[in-house]
Amino acid sequence: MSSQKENTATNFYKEPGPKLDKESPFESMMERFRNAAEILNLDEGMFQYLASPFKQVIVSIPVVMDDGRIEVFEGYRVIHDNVLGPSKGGIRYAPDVNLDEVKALASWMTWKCAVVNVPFGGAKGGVRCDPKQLSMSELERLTRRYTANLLEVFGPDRDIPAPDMNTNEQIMAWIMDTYSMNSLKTETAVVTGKPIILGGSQGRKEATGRGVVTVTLAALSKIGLMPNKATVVVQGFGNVGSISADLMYQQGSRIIAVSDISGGYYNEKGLNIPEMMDYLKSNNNSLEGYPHAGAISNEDLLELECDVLIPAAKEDQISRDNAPNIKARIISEGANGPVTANADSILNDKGIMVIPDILANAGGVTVSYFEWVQDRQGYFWTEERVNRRLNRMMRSAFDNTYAVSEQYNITLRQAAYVYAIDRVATTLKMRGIYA
Ligand SMILES: NC(=O)C1=CN([C@@H]2O[C@H](COP(=O)(O)OP(=O)(O)OC[C@H]3O[C@@H](n4cnc5c(N)ncnc54)[C@H](OP(=O)(O)O)[C@@H]3O)[C@@H](O)[C@H]2O)C=CC1
Ligand SMILES: O=C(O)CCC(=O)C(=O)O
Repeated sequence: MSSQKENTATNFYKEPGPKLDKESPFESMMERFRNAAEILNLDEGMFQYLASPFKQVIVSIPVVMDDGRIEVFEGYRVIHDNVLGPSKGGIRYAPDVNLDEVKALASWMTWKCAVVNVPFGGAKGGVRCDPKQLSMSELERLTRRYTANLLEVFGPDRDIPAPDMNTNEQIMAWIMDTYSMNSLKTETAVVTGKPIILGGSQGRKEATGRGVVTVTLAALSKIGLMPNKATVVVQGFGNVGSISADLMYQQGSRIIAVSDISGGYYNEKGLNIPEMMDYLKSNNNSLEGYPHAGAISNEDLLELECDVLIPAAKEDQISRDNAPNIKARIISEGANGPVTANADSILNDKGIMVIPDILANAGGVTVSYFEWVQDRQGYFWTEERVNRRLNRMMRSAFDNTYAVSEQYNITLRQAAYVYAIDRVATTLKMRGIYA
């Protein structure tokens, strides 16, 4: 790596520049990428190569609805890069998902895999739909058609999807089955996050939250605070948020607020997270009506005084508008892109330690890598082995990032990008694609 002092930045890093008034996730990603490229003194060709996604596919997905109508949905799969290995990344179903968002998420996957040293490139997919309005059979037809339209993109050695927002084990099972039907053999390794009975890994469901907690504990020890003395706020109570909250609760932390789309739930004395998880299951996956907490809006929840804030819902939750009001000491980004680039310096000036998404939520892809390895070997590990290896890899990724941040005197986010981009660029040069 070259040092910041040697940097002879030219203005191509600055082009076209973020539109700071209203940032899109892709602009936020690019702003951080430019900044790290400048620190690394990356040359222009390499910069352009790594800035542009390798492949962007848009598919049209006709689905016969239960009432006989045909509805056509739009789906995306963006492969940002496959330098370190086959591309990897989740699929999200949401009414507002779009190509710009999927491009940002795909790039983040590239940097994330490099930060935790797993041999994958980055990809992401999405289908523009409201899964809450679809029946199970409509969801299955949509998923199978989306997969069929991407048969030439997916593959255990090419591009391997996984769950993300509003997708789950069942959807991964349908993807695996559709791909296998078309390959005339069972291909478990084409997708991760599958049910365990179909070749899924022990611990994958909990892996992202577990990874969030591993790096949060490492950060707490850096500021000299015991987990059982820490107060925690979690935005989002889905896969990542609920597991993060539960594991911090098990560490003895006081979880003072959590939220889902129905709103925020607050109790200064501490919420009973296991009870809330049971409530969620019994209440159609919603916290709505949970009786043992006061109400708080999702906006106010982010601004609560606490030691650890875990945004685990969606992008762009902390921007320059509310960043000045954030009072957490540590932000551990369970979600992808919850903080916009124009909030970074505000949070840094306030002395808040931000553990960036590409590090904090990398536990999911790490155990996805374990799942892919197990599927290819046909030999399955115990949960204890999965969790032990996950903790080791997350801890080592945190320590590497922390060391780079000290070496360059930069934030953890800048350090994670510098580490990741340097790794991908060095691999690219060695492969010679760049020659
Ligand atoms: N699953 C994984 O392995 C990984 C996920 N991530 C990222 O983590 C984030 C969450 O993903 P995941 O947990 O899988 O998704 P889920 O769909 O399981 O959960 C999302 C949660 O966020 C809530 N939510 C949605 N919008 C809002 C809002 N405006 N305010 C408050 N809460 C909201 C949802 O509420 P409701 O259920 O009521 O709609 C739900 O509780 C995403 O950014 C994803 O990309 C990152 C790495 C891996
Ligand atoms: O598990 C994976 O392969 C990817 C998970 C994911 O989409 C993410 O980390 O954002």
